[in-house]
Amino acid sequence: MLTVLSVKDAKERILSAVTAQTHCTTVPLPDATERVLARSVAAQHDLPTFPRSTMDGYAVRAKDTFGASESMPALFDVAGEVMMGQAPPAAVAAGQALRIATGGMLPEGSDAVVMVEHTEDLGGATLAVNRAVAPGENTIARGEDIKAGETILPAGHILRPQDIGALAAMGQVMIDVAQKPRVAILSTGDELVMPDMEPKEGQIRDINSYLLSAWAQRCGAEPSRLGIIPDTAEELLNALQNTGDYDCVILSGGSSAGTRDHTASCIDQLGKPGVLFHGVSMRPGKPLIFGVVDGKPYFGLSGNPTSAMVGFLLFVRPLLLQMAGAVERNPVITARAERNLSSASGREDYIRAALYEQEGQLWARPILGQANLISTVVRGDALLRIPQNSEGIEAGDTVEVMLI
Ligand SMILES: Nc1nc2c(c(=O)[nH]1)N[C@H]1C(S)=C(S)[C@@H](COP(=O)(O)OP(=O)(O)OC[C@H]3O[C@@H](n4cnc5c(N)ncnc54)[C@H](O)[C@@H]3O)O[C@H]1N2
Ligand code: MOO
Repeated sequence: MLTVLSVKDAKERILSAVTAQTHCTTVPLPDATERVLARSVAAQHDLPTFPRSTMDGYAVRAKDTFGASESMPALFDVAGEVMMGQAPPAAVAAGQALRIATGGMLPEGSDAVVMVEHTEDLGGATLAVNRAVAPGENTIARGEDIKAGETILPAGHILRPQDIGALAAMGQVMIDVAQKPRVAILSTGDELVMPDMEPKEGQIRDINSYLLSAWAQRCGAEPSRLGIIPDTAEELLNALQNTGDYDCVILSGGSSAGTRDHTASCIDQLGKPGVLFHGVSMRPGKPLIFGVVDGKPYFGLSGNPTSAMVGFLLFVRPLLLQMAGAVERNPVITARAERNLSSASGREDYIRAALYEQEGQLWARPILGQANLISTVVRGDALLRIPQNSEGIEAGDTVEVMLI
């Protein structure tokens, strides 16, 4: 029987039915990109560990430049040069300057850098400075970037390229990350053949297991495509019984109410509690099945590729992230709808849309087409959400969009 839930309720039931996996593994820093951090990382030292110049010029005591101007330059003795990657050769005393490059270590005694453009070399180690600098100007203080002991990245954070850079700066070369959830992906349907086959009349190539495993990879999971299962209950049950090594199972096709659709009954036959709900009031992807057997989640997504993808993004992705202990970063992005769109009240719609910018505004141009058409998501950049209680939107309305 089809018990239809709202998108919100369905997501809540899914997330509360499965507990997070806390297994952790240690990987070399370059392999940690897009992985979920298992433990928070605190800075073991200040960054930078020494004060640095941010300009090419001369390290000075700021107060020695006060009042300096083009017509009344301040004169300095150039007492040497700070070499890159080396400690300064000397401290800066009153009336002295040390030549320094961007990134060079600020000498003791100095607290500012005068840009070379604002100086004139008068020869004989004498320098004219024709602009005053304030204390701290053109420098970075020790610890200004990151302070020792500060939490740089919290547990559950999905590591982005910039995070990898920060970890490198801290000398963290081995990173504790959550183990990737292992996801079994199966396509069901007598009409399906592998992508490397030439389909005969009435046959089509399997899109979903490739589409879904690519998305699973993007969510930090480890997908395995277990192939195409014919539309018989025996073969489906047999295939499901062979998914013991996986943390999550995703099926597509065979989820609607048709007589040949066996997904729900096979999940129930696997064990308890079995199917928790069948159907979500949304379009596309309404005939979505979710079940749990011995703590392991099972999804039966619609066969239509776009519906399968929407079901994955709304329900499977948050669960996979939760299983890895990840904190989902889901900033709501809004855009203005280019045209009117109708929807049935009581149902949440996800319309494929192309985004473009016009006069500083983000606009969403709906891409209309059946959920079976893969081109709608290929040409689209986002899914435009029409909320459950809405009967549609009007051109110019601000709507939520999910980037795809
Ligand atoms: N009489 C009714 N018919 C249908 C209803 C309904 O309420 N009453 N719902 C429609 C909706 S909505 C959807 S969505 C589909 C759901 O169907 P299934 O999830 O059972 O999937 P299939 O029937 O197996 O396939 C639907 C469609 O997608 C193609 N497909 C399936 N798997 C793949 C794959 N791996 N790669 C590419 N394409 C795939 C399949 O060939 C069908 O064209 O039911 C509607 N019908
Ligand atoms: O609701 Mo079905 O999932 O695509 O058309």
